[in-house]
Amino acid sequence: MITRESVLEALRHVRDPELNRSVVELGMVRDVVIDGDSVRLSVVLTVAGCPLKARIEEDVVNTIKQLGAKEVHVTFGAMTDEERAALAARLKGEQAKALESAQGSVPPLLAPGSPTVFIAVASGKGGVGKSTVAVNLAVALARAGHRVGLIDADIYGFSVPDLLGIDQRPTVIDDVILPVTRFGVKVMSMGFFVEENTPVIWRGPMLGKMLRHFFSDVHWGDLDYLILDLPPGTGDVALDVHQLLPQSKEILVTTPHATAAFVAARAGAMALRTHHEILGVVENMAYVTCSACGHKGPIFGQGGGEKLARELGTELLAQLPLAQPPARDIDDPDFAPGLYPADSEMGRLYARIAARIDEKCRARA
Ligand SMILES: Nc1ncnc2c1ncn2[C@@H]1O[C@H](COP(=O)(O)OP(=O)(O)OP(=O)(O)O)[C@@H](O)[C@H]1O
Repeated sequence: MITRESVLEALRHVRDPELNRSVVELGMVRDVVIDGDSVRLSVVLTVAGCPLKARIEEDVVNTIKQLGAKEVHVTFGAMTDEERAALAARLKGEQAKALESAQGSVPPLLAPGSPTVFIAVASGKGGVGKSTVAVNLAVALARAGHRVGLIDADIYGFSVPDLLGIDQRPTVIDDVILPVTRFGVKVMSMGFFVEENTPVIWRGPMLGKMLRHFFSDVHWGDLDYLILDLPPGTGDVALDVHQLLPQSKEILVTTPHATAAFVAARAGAMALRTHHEILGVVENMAYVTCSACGHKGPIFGQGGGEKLARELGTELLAQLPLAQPPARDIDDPDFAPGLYPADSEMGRLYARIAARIDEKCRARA
C-alpha cells in the first residue's frame, strides 16, 4: 500500500540535479496526498522557472510510479525569499565547514585534506587551443566517471560556454551560485555574468576578486578534479591563479612551432617558480591526417611539444591533430562546437590524456 511515508522515503533518492541533494532533504517536497493508487504532491523549486524542472518532474513521477501508483500529479511552486535565504545559508555553512582548517586566503576547496585535484591549463600565447584542451579534458575525465568542475579563468577571453554550447545561465540562490552542468562537468565562467559579447573592462584586482568568488560562492559540491582554463601568457590573472592555488598542477598547451614552444616555456617557468607540478605538455595542431591515404603530415612546424617537455622536465602527454569537431545540427541540444565525440579519434586521444593524468595524480596521492 502506498503511504505518505513510503512516498517520502522513495523520493529521498531523487536528487536536485544542480545541488546533488535529495529533494526531500532540501525540503522541496510538500503536501503529499494519497488517494488509493493516485498520488498528489507539490514540489517547490529553488527558483521559479528552474531550467531543470522537467527533469525533476520526470524523476519524481517515475519514482512514485515504481511504488505502484497509477496516477501522479505534481504541481510546482517556488521557495519563498526566506526559505531560499535559509537554504543559501545552509549551503554556505557546508562550504565553510570544508574550509574550517583552511588558512588565510586559501580557497575552500583547497582546505587541507580536500581530495580535489586542481589542474590549470596554460599556454604561452592565445589561439593555440588551450580552451579546447581544457574543455575536452574536463569532459574526458567526466566520461571516465570522475566528478569534474571547470572554471573559465580566461576572464577577458572567456570561450568555455561557447565551446560547450551552453546558453543557460547559472541558478543563483541568494548569494550562492550553482554552476551549470554540461556533459557531466560543472562549469563556471565570467561569460555567464556579462551581457552578450560586451568586452570585460575590469582591472586586475577586480578580476582576482571575481576568481575568489568562483571558489567561495560557487556551490561545487564534491569534486575529484577542478580544471582551470587560464588566460594565455603570464599576466596578472595567470599570476593570481598561481598564488591563489598553491597546490594546483599544470598542463601546458603549445603548437609544434618552435616559437610557440619558446613562448610557452615562459608560462612553464612561472609554474615552476610557483612550485606548481607540471603534469605534462599537450602539443595541439601537431599534424593533419590525409583523408585519402592516412599519412600524417606536420603543418605548423615540428618538435615544439617535445622540446618544451624536455626543458620543463616533464612528459609530452599527447600530440593532437588538426581536426574540427564534426558539424552537427545547431538545434541539437547535445551540440557543442568545441567538443569531440567520445567515439572520434580526437575523443579517444583525450580519453588517453585523461587516463594518464588520473594515473599520475593517483600515484601522487
Ligand atoms: N586540434 C585542433 N584542430 C582544429 N582546430 C582547433 C584545434 N584546437 C583548437 N582549434 C580551434 O582553434 C581556435 C582557438 O582555440 P581555443 O579558443 O581553444 O584557443 P585558446 O588557446 O584558448 O585561445 P585564447 O587563449 O585566445 O582563448 C578555435 O576555433 C578552436 O576550435
